[in-house]
Amino acid sequence: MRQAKLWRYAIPMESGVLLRDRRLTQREGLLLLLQENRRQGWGEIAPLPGFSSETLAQAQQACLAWIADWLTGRSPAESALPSAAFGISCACAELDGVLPNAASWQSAPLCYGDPDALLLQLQAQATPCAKMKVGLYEAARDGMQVSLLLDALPQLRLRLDANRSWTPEKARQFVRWLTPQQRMRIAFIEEPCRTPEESLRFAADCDLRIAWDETLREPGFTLRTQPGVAAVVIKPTLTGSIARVRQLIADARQLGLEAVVSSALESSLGLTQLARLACWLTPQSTPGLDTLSLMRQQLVRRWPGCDRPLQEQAQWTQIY
Ligand SMILES: O=C(O)CCC(=O)C1=CC=C[C@@H](O)[C@@H]1C(=O)O
Ligand SMILES: [Mg+2]
Repeated sequence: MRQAKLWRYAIPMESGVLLRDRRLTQREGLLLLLQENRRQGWGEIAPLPGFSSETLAQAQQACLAWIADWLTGRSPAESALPSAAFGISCACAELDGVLPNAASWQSAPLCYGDPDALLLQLQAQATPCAKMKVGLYEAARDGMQVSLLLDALPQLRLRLDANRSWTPEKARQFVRWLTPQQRMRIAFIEEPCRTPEESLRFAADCDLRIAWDETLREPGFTLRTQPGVAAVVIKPTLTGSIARVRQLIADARQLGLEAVVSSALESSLGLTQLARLACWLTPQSTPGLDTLSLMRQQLVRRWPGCDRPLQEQAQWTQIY
């Protein structure tokens, strides 16, 4: 017999988490539990404000419609809403035992802010690959910081993420601080400029590799080889079902692009599932999942080594 439950959760964020200029005080989403013949599967549906095109209310409606259909014994079609499709597919994959338990727990540490603290942290962890946000401050300050960091840590390779914030001139100002050897240790810069065309020109002019994230979700965009593009950063909550993510990864591979599984600020439940997905589908690539420290609590499952408390079930609101 099939059974389903759906709850709404809200997790308080650490103060000062900014998402595209808006302050995120809590992360909200849905938890789906499917049960059949003593097996069960969990899924998290959490559209990310400012990034997802659907709202949480729309995702909730889509989940309720899917549940009603599933309970009648059918295999309902995938939701057209990426967050709903992804969370539902995780619950189904756990129920059917197709999402392996082995996980990529080593993700690329995400660095913002204080360069001294960052240096100590990366030294202590002997990290081979870290991700640093750029474009939030002066391009020259970013350039200087990246250069200092690469000099201080000779084994380090950096992924940078500008989130489309640089003008071509600012991007070039940044690069002036880096020697040709240092440029080679930048694995890629995610979305350096305001448009994909500017980013491609920047990559060609400065001999740097770039990666697509936002561009992947632009209407009409199709994956193809483009000079200077080395990787695609895939956020499953913004992309769709596991099947869709799997296809995107296969397409990227075929074109010789690295596929990096990345967080859309899911709770510890979603993040542990992403770590399993990454180990299964992109075993050669370090995933970008270092976002749990932005949250004050974990949900349903713990991330190994994270001592934040699990949120009590009494704090969830049951919807179904
Ligand atoms: O990709 C990673 O390493 C972590 C995820 C990450 O950087 C982001 C997740 C969600 C929203 C953004 O603030 C941010 C990004 O800009 O990609
Ligand atoms: Mg980004």
